[in-house]
Amino acid sequence: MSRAAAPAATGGIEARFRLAWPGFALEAALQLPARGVSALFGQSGSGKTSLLRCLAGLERARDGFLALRGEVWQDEARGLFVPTHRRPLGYVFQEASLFPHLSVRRNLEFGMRRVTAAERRVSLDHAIALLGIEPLLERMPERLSGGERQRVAIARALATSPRLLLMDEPLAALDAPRKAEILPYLERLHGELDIPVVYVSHAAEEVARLADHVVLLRDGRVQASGAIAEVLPRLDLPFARDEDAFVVVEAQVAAHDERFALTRLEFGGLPLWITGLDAPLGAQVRARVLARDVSLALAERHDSSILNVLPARVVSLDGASPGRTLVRLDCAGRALLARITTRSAVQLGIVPGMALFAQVKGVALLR
Ligand SMILES: Nc1ncnc2c1ncn2[C@@H]1O[C@H](COP(=O)(O)OP(=O)(O)OP(=O)(O)O)[C@@H](O)[C@H]1O
Repeated sequence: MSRAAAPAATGGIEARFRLAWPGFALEAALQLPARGVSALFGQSGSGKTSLLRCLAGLERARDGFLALRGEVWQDEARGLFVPTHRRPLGYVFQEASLFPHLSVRRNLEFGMRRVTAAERRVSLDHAIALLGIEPLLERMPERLSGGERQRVAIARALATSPRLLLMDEPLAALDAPRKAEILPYLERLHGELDIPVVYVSHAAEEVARLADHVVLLRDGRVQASGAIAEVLPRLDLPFARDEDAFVVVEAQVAAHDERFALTRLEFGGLPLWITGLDAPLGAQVRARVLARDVSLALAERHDSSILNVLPARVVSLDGASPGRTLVRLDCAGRALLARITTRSAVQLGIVPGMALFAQVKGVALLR
């Protein structure tokens, strides 16, 4: 494989693709981090799968460029295009495509054969353990549930020791309980593997749990690309206008209050109480705060049942829908959203720059 150094390569993924089909054009220039999960998010037809296929080399953008951690896989300006089968990548589709005539173990071993010992980055045992599929090894694919099949497909992709893992809505074909069964495994990949994952989804909940970086696509163009904590609270993007708009808060477990079954998280030096967690002190967690669960007060009040009252500053406001105002807040350097009635916004005289208190009614743990 040709792996010349990229002229403008970053430590992560650098990609530029343009495709033009009748009725649809993809025009995307992206820089994604070298670690963690980058979610491609957008409505049906926005170009998520097309972009993923460009990353895989399944679509060849005429003047495309792609470099991963300094290795150039495509640079059409120099006539360079590494074909898909020579790219060290794993691709997981919506429907697991296992070989029906091979047992789970043989399916996994088939994946292993594609890499030499020197290129091995994930052992078969490690892939099996990460996806929890040890008990399934001797089964034939037809005797697996949808969720189990997908876990095997992910393990098989990992067993090829990819340098990049591409996942196209891997949970979309599963019902809610199967989804819930797989998500913890996907989260584990995140923590335990040093392989960047590009994950296509149109489910905000999945993105919130898994993604570190979000690319929002619209009509084939990148509308926003950035860390999840930066993209979700942007008032100019559709996330914030969603009925269930929320932000994610990365926090640390600071204390447990056993008497009241509560845990105190800390972010930016501020406390955030949450229902008691079974997590060690110092553990990093990700929590979700819904915009509709945040109300605003001009004075710090502790005469209500709300436990979390945080000092905040108003960054910006937006008329979300008739009668409602979205307020973006800065809380110790982190963004929170509050959705209040426009009447309250007017009565309280809320304007950018104002110091006030955010009363957070509910905090849910994501991971
Ligand atoms: N090979 C192709 N030739 C022509 N048009 C195509 C081709 N592949 C995709 N398209 C069109 O490109 C657009 C984007 O499709 P794509 O599958 O990338 O969107 P998506 O965001 O992944 O959608 P979904 O969430 O529904 O899977 C669509 O209008 C689709 O019809």
